[in-house]
Amino acid sequence: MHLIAQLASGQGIEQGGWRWPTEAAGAFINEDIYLKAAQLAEKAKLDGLFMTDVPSVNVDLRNQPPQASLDPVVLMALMAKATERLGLVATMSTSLSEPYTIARVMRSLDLVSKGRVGWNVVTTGTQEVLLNYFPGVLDHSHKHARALEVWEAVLRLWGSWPEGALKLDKAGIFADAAQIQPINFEGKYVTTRGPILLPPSPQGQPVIFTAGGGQYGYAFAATKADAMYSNPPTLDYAKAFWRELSASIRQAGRNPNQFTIYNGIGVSIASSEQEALQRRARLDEMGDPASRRQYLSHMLGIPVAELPLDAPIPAALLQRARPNARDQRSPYAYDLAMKGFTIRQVLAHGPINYHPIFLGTPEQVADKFQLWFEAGVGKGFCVVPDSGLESLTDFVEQVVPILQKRGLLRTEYSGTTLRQHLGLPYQNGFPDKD
Ligand SMILES: Cc1cc2nc3c(=O)[nH]c(=O)nc-3n(C[C@H](O)[C@H](O)[C@H](O)COP(=O)(O)O)c2cc1C
Repeated sequence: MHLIAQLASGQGIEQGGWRWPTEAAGAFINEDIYLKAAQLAEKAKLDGLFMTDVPSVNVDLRNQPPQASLDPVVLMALMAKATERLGLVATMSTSLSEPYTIARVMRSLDLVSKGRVGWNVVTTGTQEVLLNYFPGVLDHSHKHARALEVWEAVLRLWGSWPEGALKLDKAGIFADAAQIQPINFEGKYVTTRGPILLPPSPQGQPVIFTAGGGQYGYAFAATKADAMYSNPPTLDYAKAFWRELSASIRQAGRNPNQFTIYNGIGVSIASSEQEALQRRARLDEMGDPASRRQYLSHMLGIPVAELPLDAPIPAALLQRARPNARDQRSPYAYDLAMKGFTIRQVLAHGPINYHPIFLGTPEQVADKFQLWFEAGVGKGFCVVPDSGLESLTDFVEQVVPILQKRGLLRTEYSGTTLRQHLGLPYQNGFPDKD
């Protein structure tokens, strides 16, 4: 099993996480929180720490911090010095940056971390983000056509300084300059002359991650990426998705065994299932409970927003409920309601969370990871704690040892680079040039 961890904007996945009494309220701008998270992830021998990036104010700042905060690359440069083996995966959008910027920044990070970096390639679906950078936005197919150009140009730039070209011979030969040549990349959307100004890292170049929905994102994952952060709403979806994606990877002439999919999972750990539910109910109250109740109504097709929170949904009303066919998480919400849970308890189970929620004792949470893993959802998971560093600590100290004892997780790193953690060979440059 492969695991990476994510801390969202320093405070975990729940909107109310920043209010949790024992978590740092200002975590989103506190680099020490991220550094501790990285050190914890390394202590647990995880593949890496993963950072998404959505640079805009897209939440209600009156009661929650921005979804993204400090720039991932800045944080990862710090993490590179605070850790030795941990992979560092930073998001840079192909819609927001030019290829030379991405190639240089990622190569710098890869060099200062001694080959532990992943570039998470995203195209950015959110209009507010795109408008922070440009006056207008590229239409959909153009955005993805640009993404392919940016990806190719970045890889060609990386390859423009081959392994071995750096000589550092104090007799007076710094590099074999004949090997370091311009690439003269001219696309429809981006151009870059090159060469890159930095040599490859011990792993050659960063591992290519992607996190995208839709047909274009899927095609990119199947044909270009080494790893993917995926957001399955249910176990059945995750199984079907990996079945299809691995077939598409094979069809593209690539090996699905060398591809790591990380299914995003939220975790809430306590000393009993009941306590985990109570913890989650409290976090719900600290977030935006009214909108959650509203959304539950939408999932069940009946108005529950104004009903008492601590009572089951009345049977007469429940008879009219139907899981919303447009949201695959709805059958879970429906099942919970039909079992007679109160509205508060239904919500606490997490049916309307962005990620499936594994909750309960450390054993129960470990069982859930094992169940999903053995069900065939691909190799890995991206773990997102509910409230922040404290809940990540619980995961690392209480759940990871169980998974290690069951032989599901590594107990030591065998390699030093992220490529080695993922079983990938050294690579520097665009594949057809290797
Ligand atoms: C699991 C997941 C994570 C994503 N993370 C990011 C991110 O960190 N930053 C970003 O700009 N876009 C992110 N996206 C958005 C995608 O890059 C993409 O824009 C989105 O899936 C919409 O697809 P479209 O671009 O074809 O409209 C993410 C998407 C998914 C499904």
